[in-house]
Amino acid sequence: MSKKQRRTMPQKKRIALIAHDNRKRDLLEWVRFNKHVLSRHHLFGTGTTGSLIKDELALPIHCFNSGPLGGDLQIGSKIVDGEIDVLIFFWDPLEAQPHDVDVKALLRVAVLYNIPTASNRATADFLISSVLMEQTYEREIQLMK
Ligand SMILES: O=C(CO)COP(=O)(O)O
Repeated sequence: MSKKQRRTMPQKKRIALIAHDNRKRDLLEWVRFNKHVLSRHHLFGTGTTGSLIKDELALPIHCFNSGPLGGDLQIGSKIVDGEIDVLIFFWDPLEAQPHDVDVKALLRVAVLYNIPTASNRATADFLISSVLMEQTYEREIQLMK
């Protein structure tokens, strides 16, 4: 592969897709709408969200445990290891979760490691249509002073 080809080839991103129960329909609709683009990337999800994406939309996706059973933490750990590039997490602003601390931990490491993160459709639309999807960006810890 020539240098030029390498530069112009869109880079596959590793995208984590997660939604709380009241937001799963919203996420599934968004994934359906963007299926063509998403199919060009590596997808990861928490158990139930990932299974819905696999079963209803026939997209290949690696499923971790369900969120309440540690799935958020598994994805957080992938972020720490530098193995997730984008986080789409439609969390529920109206209902407390039994695993709120795990949710907070995931969102914390996403900020810490400068991971582009969307928690609603408007932001997810920006991310998926962004030049960021074609680039690599700094994944070092962002120190906020
Ligand atoms: O609870 C979740 C994220 O905090 C999502 O988990 P599920 O995809 O297994 O429902």
